Amino acid sequence: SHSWGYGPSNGPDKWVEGFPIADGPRQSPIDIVPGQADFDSALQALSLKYDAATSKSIINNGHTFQVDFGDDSDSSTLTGGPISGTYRLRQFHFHWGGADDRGSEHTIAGTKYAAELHLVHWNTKYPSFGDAVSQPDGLAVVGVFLQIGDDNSQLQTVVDALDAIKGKGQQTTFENFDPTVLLPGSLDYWTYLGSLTTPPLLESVTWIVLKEPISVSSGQMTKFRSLLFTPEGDEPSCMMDNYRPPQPLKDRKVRASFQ
Ligand SMILES: NS(=O)(=O)c1c(F)cccc1F
Ligand SMILES: [Zn+2]
Repeated sequence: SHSWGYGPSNGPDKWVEGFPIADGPRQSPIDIVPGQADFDSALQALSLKYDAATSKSIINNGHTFQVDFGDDSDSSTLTGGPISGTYRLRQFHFHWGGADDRGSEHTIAGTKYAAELHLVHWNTKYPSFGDAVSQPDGLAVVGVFLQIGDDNSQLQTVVDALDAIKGKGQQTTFENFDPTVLLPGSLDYWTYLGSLTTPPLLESVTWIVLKEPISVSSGQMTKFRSLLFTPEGDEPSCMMDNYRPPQPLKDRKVRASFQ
């Protein structure tokens, strides 16, 4: 059975065949319409406290590239915001387009950004990420939009590591990286209850989407697109357009932490 991907025969419109929850009540991403979001004064400020020593490796998993973190202690955590308790940073990864006019998963009143960063955290009320990922309050993902502009010098260390993980399954060490440097100046956010945006599409994510984008240059995006969906040695397929389009809001409200 061919596995899921982003092509015409295995892409987002086909995922429901193997993962019926694709048509579920709390799927992600969504189109966020600022005028329809409710300001909630009870929403707390986000508290993101990361320890660079927890970054371990960077891997091409055939769908994206991700930086994995050691999560056997509360060294890198998310607290505050819409969540209660403590969530631990597990990994971050990106979604991007084949051109600068598309690539983000969430959209803002129909506007697509060139890419979207996801910082994935799991609820420490559960024993592990693997347990949390199937719970309705199991994960909290912080989404950050990447807008085409100046080179992002903070992102360059990540971009420079991509040459070593060109093919699916390749990984290399990636230590002493604090993802705080990838955050914008403002931590204003929208939040709603959703899902993983890739199979198994589990409805376990509290989404926290930052209003302020960070910059990325066109040249840096070109390097993202030089990665391969395929293993070295296979017919090469460039890694791009690895985003799921917005899904129906259904019976959900989006809240804003700002007015
Ligand atoms: N895209 S996403 O952030 O929803 C996501 C996760 F949270 C966890 C695993 C894979 C994945 F893709
Ligand atoms: Zn993602």
